Amino acid sequence: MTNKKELNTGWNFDNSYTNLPNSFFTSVKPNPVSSPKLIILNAPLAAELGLNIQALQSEDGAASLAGNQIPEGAFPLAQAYAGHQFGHFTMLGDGRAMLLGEQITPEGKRVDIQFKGSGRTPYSRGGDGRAALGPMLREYIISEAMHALGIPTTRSLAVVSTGEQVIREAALPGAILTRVAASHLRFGTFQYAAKWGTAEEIRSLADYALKRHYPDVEEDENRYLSLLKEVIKRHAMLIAKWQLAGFIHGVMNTDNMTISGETIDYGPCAFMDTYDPETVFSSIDVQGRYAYGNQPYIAGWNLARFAETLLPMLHDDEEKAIQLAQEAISEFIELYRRNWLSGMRAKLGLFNEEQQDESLLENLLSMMKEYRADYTNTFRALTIDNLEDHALFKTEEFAQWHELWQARLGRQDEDESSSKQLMKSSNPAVIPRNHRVEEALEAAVKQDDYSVMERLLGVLSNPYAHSPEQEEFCTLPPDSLGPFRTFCGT
Ligand SMILES: Nc1ncnc2c1ncn2[C@@H]1O[C@H](COP(=O)(O)OP(=O)(O)OP(=O)(O)O)[C@@H](O)[C@H]1O
Ligand SMILES: [Mg+2]
Repeated sequence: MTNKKELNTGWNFDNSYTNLPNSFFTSVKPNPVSSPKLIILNAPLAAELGLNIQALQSEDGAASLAGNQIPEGAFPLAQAYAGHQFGHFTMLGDGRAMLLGEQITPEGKRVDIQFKGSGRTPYSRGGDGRAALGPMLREYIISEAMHALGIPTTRSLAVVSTGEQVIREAALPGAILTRVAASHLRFGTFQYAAKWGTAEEIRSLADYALKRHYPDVEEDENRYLSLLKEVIKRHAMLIAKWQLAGFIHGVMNTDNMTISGETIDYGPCAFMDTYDPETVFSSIDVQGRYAYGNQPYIAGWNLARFAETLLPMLHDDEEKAIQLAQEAISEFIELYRRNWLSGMRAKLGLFNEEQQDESLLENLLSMMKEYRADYTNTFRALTIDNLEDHALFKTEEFAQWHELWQARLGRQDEDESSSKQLMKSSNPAVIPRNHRVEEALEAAVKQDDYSVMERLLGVLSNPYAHSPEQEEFCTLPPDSLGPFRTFCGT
């Protein structure tokens, strides 16, 4: 059903993904819901996309964001993909997500518009195709906070509640998230093609990815090797940004890694409070595979799985192909480490490089671990010169470190105020702390009170402001809450 006459929402679709071989997707229809209600609309993002905010806020707008009305030009489809989940390979695919189409923005950018929670698809396996309101709001809050922090990510355009319940451990209100992404190509999309597709199919997928995300290397002599190297580079940047911000993804399965280098799938993710590389946020991750400190190595492992899918295209000679892939993969950790170091220098106000910087950083981190210091607040305290709050700052060890740091700052040409400026723009005052996110979700889902979430979104939208109203969002979770708690299911 189309309703363009009544509702001029501004969708401007051009669906290139449908040009791929049929095996990559199945055409589907969102399953209409009983009473869609717009819960939140991301007005600045809507404007960027060229959408009509008022139209989306209308009753018909909510219906269209629930999939009850399909906008003209849309071509809803579920994407096929596979993936290594906790190390085990399996066939997956959009089981509760649907790609509505690719929006061409007024600036000529192409982005995917996808529903999450819009009903069953041929890839749903045993699942109900639905999502609960709490987790969709969680994805909205954290993905938008990531964007404001400057970390590449899928975005959240809107959440509508469906008026229907989804059954998890309990009955929960249902919702649909509209997600915006550079694309939804995953490492798992390539794994699917490599496992079950023809040589031609995997090649067409790789060519598509090159055209869409890496046009600068499309003409390279060995363009598939260039594709691999570019994806490696993007992830060396992405994972460094995660580590620098203290973000823990929680489920770094290969189906949750994008070819574009954007963060995707805000399931059991959270930001670390106390600095401890062993921090894990997913209750099902009993072995700590996806712990904070493991993330760079897991990214490397996932990249190797991606590289394997390209092997036949890297070189006619299999051994030579493996050698090329291994060389590329072996550079990942080094690239990552360089990005991380340069980010860490910025967090300490350092513009240039010195050999001993690495030990200066490592010493600080090991003291933070020993004294159970909060990751974000420690760097914030150094930034705003407020070294009173934590036991760490009262130790002799820290005093010695501080002296070394001050001396190091003195050995650069830039003055103190430039260093402070660099620190302010590198150390966020606020991050979406899990207890604050949970508090906002609880008020929203249980009391229908969205004011807590609105305030949280407000401070998170400008994390480097270091403004007085952000102060209260820097507090740590009460001990009684334990390290991680979520009430809202998936
Ligand atoms: N309620 C559900 N019904 C059907 N399929 C589901 C459901 N929940 C998850 N899946 C599917 O299970 C697989 C793994 O789930 P995972 O939690 O990684 O994905 P997700 O959170 O639904 O989505 P995404 O990665 O798109 O953000 C995916 O193929 C997903 O589509
Ligand atoms: Mg997923």
